[in-house]
Amino acid sequence: MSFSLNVQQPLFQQVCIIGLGLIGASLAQAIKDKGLSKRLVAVDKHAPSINEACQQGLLDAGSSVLSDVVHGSDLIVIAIPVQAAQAVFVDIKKAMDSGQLTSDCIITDVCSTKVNIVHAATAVFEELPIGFVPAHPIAGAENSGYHARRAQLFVNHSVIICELPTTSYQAIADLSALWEAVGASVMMMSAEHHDAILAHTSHLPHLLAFNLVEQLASHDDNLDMFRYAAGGFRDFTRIAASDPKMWHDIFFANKSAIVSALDEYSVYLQEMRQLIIDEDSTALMGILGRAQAARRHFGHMLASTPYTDTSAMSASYIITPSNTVTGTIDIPGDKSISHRSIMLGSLATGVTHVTGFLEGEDALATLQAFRDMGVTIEGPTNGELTIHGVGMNGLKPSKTPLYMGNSGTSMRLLAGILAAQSFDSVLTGDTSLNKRPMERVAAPLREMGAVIQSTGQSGTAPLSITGRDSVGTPLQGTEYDMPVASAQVKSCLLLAGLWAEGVTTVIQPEVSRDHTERMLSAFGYDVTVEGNRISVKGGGTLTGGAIAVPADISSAAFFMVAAAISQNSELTLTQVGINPTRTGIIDILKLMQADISLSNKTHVGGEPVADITIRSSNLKGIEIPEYLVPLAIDEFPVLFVAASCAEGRTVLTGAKELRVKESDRIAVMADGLQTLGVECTVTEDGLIIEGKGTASQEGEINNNQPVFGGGHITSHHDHRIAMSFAVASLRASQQITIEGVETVNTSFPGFAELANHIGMSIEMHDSKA
Ligand SMILES: O=C(O)C1=C[C@@H](OP(=O)(O)O)[C@@H](O)[C@H](O)C1
Ligand SMILES: C=C(OP(=O)(O)O)C(=O)O
Repeated sequence: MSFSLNVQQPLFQQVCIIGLGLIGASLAQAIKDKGLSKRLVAVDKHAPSINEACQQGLLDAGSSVLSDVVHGSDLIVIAIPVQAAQAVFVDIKKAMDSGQLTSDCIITDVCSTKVNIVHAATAVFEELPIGFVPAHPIAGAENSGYHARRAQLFVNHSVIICELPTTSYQAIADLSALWEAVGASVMMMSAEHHDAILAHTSHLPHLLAFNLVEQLASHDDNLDMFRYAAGGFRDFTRIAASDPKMWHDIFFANKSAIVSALDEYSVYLQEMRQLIIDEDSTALMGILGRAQAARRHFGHMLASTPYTDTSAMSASYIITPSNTVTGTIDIPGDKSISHRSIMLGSLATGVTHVTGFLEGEDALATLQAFRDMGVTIEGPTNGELTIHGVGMNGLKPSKTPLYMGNSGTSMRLLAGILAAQSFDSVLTGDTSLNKRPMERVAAPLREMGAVIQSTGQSGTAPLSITGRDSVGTPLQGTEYDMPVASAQVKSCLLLAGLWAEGVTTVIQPEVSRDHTERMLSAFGYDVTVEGNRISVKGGGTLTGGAIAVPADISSAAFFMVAAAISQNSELTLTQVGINPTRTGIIDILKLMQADISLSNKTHVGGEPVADITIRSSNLKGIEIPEYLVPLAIDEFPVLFVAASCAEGRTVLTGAKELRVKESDRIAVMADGLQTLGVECTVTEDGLIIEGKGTASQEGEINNNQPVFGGGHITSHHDHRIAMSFAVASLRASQQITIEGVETVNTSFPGFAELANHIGMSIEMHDSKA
């Protein structure tokens, strides 16, 4: 929410602020600056503050006695220490009884504890007034007093409003409007919940800060201690400069919640103490790593970045057309393999070192989930990770639902693993993931005896999984004939099969990516592959080791198409994974007569890799063979861009799966292509694209004519849509703007920088700025 000094319509006739300390005076200043009340009065025992506020024109009247100024107020804000509140309620009651105040006058406060405010009011009023609404702005500073006031103190801060059974709807609405007008966002919760939360998030940290400073100050050599105390001490204890009287009152006022927060803290502290004594490096790294990740993860969630709230999308690409790309580039690590390295590394015995890990949001969601289940994972640092495996039965229940962000692979593969664990779990995701079909894994898992519910609206997440301890029996092996060629469904069932009694066999209708099978073998687990029948026998173990993740061919695809459709271009993409279950993009581009060659073929971590060189090409429209669909499933958005630049029609069939990816990739791509002037027809299971490429003289590349116009495209929270239309700019006549490009980080952090490095012209804009 933005804050300006613009004067608004007054919301109140007269606001009376009791206490001109930091919060009271800041609120008074904000109300005055924004014209939110016709009159503003205040009560404070400190006469100089009242006099100065009146002289400066902040107040219309002020006094040390409530009855002098309160008459006619429709809002009273109590902004004094919590212990003094009861005496104020007595004065307010007198003013009501004498007719100075009406019975619906709003009475609120800004105190840091809420249950005792309710108790204080209850002790004074026989029946709580309908205008009584306890509230707490979560804003403050270590400076106190009238002179420290800042009208902007509440901007982008939260205010908790505690609704009581006696409070009128109008009082809540009017008070919320006031707080929102001064820049805050309002949340509702009960007084009890407020106190328990604040005990942990505010009162405990303040207590610890005071305590640490006291501890250092009481040392004989305290001068030296303070002289050499570096940034850590200063950062940690900044809040110990706060008002001691106020905190003294708060610690007593919220006594029971603070004592229980302190008890819990002592247990954690003792645990860390013991780990240091025992020199238990793995466990200590586990705690430190989890804490560091949690700190970042919470920041992420609270900032509502795409990892959580996709409605907060704000970044866009503004792309100026360019026509040539050249260079030799490294592409980030493979997403599918990165996910699996975390999963199998965590379940293995021993340590697994991963290199080339993709530090994109999807793979990081998997990593966070395993940290949440107690696995110690060091890194990632420059794509390197060290995973301290906990063994097949070492995962612990997560304290919170496991958050999978935008990642279908994380959710579906984890569903298989969690269905076999002893404990209950919940899997949830962002708005896009929570719309994607999950019964495709839940139903076959149920055939194995799993107790799993897709609790969303239509077979969708959140998934609630009951642990085997409650069910009482282990999973049973099964034979499952998959209706769709999905590597995620196959992998989910094979992973569940690791704990099942007997053999689990999955039969796939077409070949799909086989990274799970390969990596299980690399970890020493027997996997039987007979054509399209893949089986595992439950009860085995995994052994940790080294995993090198090759570059992701799905990310390389954007640059392969970029070079093919543009003029005078040549790109070499180094050491890209060319697992034959993933090379549909190469096969399809070759069928379209693209100039592609592979060199330096070798193996990385059990996966074949090669340098891929691709040059400007006169592409031809084709009918895409259906058997190639699962082998290029993620590459169709950018292949549609290639098809638009080809000579003649391209027809895709048998690709219904594209409708249930991060977006409906058939509909969304067709919309975008039409916006940019390409003719295409949507079919139930594919797309027909009328390519705009033109025939050329023998051997001549004719890629300098624009195919696309300019325009605005939205990503629909889908990374591959955003990157595909960025590639289209190489044949566009005008600027293309793509909204919602934060999502690119799910699979390809650094995409725009790399694209610019080879000659494209992408400017990143943050519309929040
Ligand atoms: O197993 C995997 O890592 C993936 C499988 C594919 O999904 P489906 O199995 O649903 O086709 C693919 O689209 C996804 O990006 C990654
Ligand atoms: C479909 C994709 O991923 P996921 O299913 O893991 O969200 C993708 O990356 O294109």
